[in-house]
Amino acid sequence: MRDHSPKTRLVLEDVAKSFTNHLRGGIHLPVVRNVSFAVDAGEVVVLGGPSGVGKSSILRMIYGNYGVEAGHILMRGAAGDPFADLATASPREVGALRRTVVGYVSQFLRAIPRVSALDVVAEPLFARGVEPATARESAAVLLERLNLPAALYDLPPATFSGGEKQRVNIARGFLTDHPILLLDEPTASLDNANRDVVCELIAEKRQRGVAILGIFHDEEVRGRVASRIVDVSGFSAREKAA
Ligand SMILES: Nc1ncnc2c1ncn2[C@@H]1O[C@H](COP(=O)(O)OP(=O)(O)OP(=O)(O)O)[C@@H](O)[C@H]1O
Repeated sequence: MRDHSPKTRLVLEDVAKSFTNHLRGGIHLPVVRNVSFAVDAGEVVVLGGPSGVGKSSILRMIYGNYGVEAGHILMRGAAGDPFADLATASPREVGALRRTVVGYVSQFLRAIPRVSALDVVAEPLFARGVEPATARESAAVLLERLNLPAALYDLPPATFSGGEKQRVNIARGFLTDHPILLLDEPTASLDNANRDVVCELIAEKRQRGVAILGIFHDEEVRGRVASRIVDVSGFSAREKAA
């Protein structure tokens, strides 16, 4: 392992990913290789590059949704902690890292039937043993900041609009205090007012020393939140068109 600053929370070392399509005669689709960068506490690193270059795949590997083909994904919650390598972690270790070290706001909310919006948001706090009334109160404060009408709190989000679902998803991801936070286009279906709220929430996390890695297609949002941009084109494993 290379040397890292005490502030470093997330390190990718020579990470590679390709997909094999077993339904189409085992076609091999290389996506990225030699992906190497680090994210420090208090930084917002934005993944850049054209559509299909592998930005979401990188986030999914870091969260353990996609297997890591080669290299290391090192993460730790605080300066003195040893790094855990997600690339070789067991499912149980991945579960523990997700509870305490790395949070993820995906593009789409996976709504659970019959569970109210308030409980969907509060659930990560329930899982940490926070008293239900206190967890729901914190969830309501965040939903109110995100302008979700109070009339919707007790309804399951399945029938909500795209922007309403996204705000429930953001509230769920931002409610906990994970030291590393992954954001996959959190502002994609939001209006200007709510985009501003998300930018503020990101700035607050950053101030508290969270290491943030995100994808933002919206140039304005990217300009407001990014402390650094990592261009994923530099790690593309595909042949360039002549
Ligand atoms: N589960 C999968 N199975 C097969 N191929 C996949 C899978 N996930 C991603 N890919 C392929 O990997 C490539 C990179 O996809 P990815 O979603 O990471 O790109 P991206 O840079 O995030 O794109 P966008 O900006 O359009 O969201 C694409 O060619 C995609 O088709």
